[in-house]
Amino acid sequence: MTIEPITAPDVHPIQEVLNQVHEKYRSLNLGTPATYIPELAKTDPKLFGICIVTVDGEQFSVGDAEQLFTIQSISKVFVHGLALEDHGREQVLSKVGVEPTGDAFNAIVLDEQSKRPYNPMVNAGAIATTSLIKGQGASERLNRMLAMFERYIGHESYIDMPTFMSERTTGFRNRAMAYLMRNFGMIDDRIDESLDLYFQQCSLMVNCCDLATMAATLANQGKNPRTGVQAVPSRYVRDMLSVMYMCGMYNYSGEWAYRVGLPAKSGVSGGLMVVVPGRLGLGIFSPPLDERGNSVRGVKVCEDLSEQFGLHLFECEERS
Ligand SMILES: NC(=O)CC[C@H](N)C(=O)O
Repeated sequence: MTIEPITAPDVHPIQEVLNQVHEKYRSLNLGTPATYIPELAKTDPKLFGICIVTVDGEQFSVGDAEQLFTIQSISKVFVHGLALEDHGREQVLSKVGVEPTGDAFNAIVLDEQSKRPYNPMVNAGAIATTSLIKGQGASERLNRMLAMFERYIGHESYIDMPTFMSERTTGFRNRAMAYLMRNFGMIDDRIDESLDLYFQQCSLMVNCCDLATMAATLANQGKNPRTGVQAVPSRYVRDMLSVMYMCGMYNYSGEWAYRVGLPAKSGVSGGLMVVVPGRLGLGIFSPPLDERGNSVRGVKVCEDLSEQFGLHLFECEERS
């Protein structure tokens, strides 16, 4: 009888990298989960998942990759896409600017001259793009929004009622911004309906593999690489990615662009989504946030991966 030597099964190089970074940052215990939305304060700070989906549709994950959480601000990217699809580039630009702000995501501030919110990635701008979603009444608009998310995710998702109600009853700042924008004609009269839609989009449940698939769809010119469905017309992907690149990480966006050099969007529940155009999408979930509202482990993992693999968009190969 011959005994076969026991050899480790081949681990895909991407899987190996994910395992390594997960192990490296798992014990990093900095930051705290958001508490201003009562429902978010209940999350477990130890949860940590990472997922990569390539433009060929391959998926790799590590840690709590199945854990569901509310998408929060990451939804803003996709609703911006829907507003572009519904109204076109110039019409959207007339209501929401594309200038980065050095202010916090929930700052009550509009552009002094144009009275537009600064960009679609801060709360005021996101409420304005949400108000642009077409449809007859609240349920048609909500259904159009959910159908849009389903194209990116590749399956149905649902809205977490406790989080939605939590935001709906405590989101006075967002309500104040909406009324201010109504005053300047930046949003229409459906103020409460649009605010509900905004709170609902933020409460959509995803896991980090859903985020990676959504990011991979943007990396793949708007076509979901796992289902083959065109989630958004490809001509709008560049608009979505440029705004993400300049404004996606709140008031850390400049330093993020400088250090990591990739379009990304974070959310207060601890999600982070990164697009490597033409190559892959990355989704991370880790609830503890830094003082600007970005996931501490999420930022570390991305800085590490970008450096290790030269992912920065402006990285130049050394000429030999
Ligand atoms: N940064 C975020 O994720 C903010 C979204 C959150 N729902 C809010 O409106 O405050």
